[in-house]
Amino acid sequence: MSVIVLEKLTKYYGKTRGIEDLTFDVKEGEIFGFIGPNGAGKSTTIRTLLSLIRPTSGKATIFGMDIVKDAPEIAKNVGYLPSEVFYYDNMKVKELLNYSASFYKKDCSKRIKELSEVMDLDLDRKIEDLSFGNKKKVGIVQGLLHEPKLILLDEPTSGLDPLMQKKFFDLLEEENKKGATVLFSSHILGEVQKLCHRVAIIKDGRIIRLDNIENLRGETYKRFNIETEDKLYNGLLDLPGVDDVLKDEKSASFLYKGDINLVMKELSGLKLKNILIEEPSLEEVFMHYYEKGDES
Ligand SMILES: Nc1ncnc2c1ncn2[C@@H]1O[C@H](COP(=O)(O)OP(=O)(O)OP(=O)(O)O)[C@@H](O)[C@H]1O
Repeated sequence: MSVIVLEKLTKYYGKTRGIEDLTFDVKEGEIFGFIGPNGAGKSTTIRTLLSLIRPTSGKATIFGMDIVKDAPEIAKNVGYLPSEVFYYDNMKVKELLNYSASFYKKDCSKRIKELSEVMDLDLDRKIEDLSFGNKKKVGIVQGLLHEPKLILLDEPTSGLDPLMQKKFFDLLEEENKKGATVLFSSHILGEVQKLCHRVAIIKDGRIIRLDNIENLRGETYKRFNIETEDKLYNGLLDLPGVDDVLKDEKSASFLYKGDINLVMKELSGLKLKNILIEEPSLEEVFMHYYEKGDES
């Protein structure tokens, strides 16, 4: 079953493109990554889904309900962490969290306590005394305190130190195991790689690739690193499927997609000192799509 379904969802800010014709779905129980560079449209997508801004055209549903018409009903079961959090400074952390909890018709006090302990957040501090990272933690607790069925996170780890990032990821995985679906935007590929089941790559407001992590990394490209006894000749690696070549006098590194025998035949003419064939990082896959901008 799909928790989120987008059908040609489009948002223009006046004449400025936010997102264009986004069509994809996020399935129940999935951790779905949404990656793209600054300005690609990640925040616009999430904010449109939450009905904080109105779509220009197209439609989307969450839990089978229309994101515009049924926004208040949808919000009951959605947790949201915006990329930047703003608060009333003169409140204490616990006052703010209790205030947030008052919007839901359930007792969230136990969960607030648990989450604050995991995230190492002092409930008695005043918001104005908190660092950026600690304010982010308040946002995390605020987004999760009502045990939402769907968690939407916009660049959630910016401002968190590595230890807190790890705790936060553990927390998300725990929520996911309990049944929550997660959509998570990021431009940090390593974290998407660690956590997500499927990933959509967004560029200039459009989805340019959507696949599971294994396919994105494994099936397509391999990175070859070779070292040779002799100098590399001109025209070596002039093969279809070879990309991103970095050549030195006696070494080369390149991405390859296609029949592995063809590239091995090309390399068999060389006196090799060393060869390493590895799966590319998601970063390399991403840069490839980002530069090419299509599915070639
Ligand atoms: N309130 C706004 N008014 C006008 N244009 C906007 C507004 N918000 C976003 N945009 C534009 O929409 C496009 C998508 O921006 P968006 O913030 O969704 O990207 P993003 O992928 O979240 O980027 P970032 O990682 O920088 O947050 C950009 O061209 C941006 O300038």
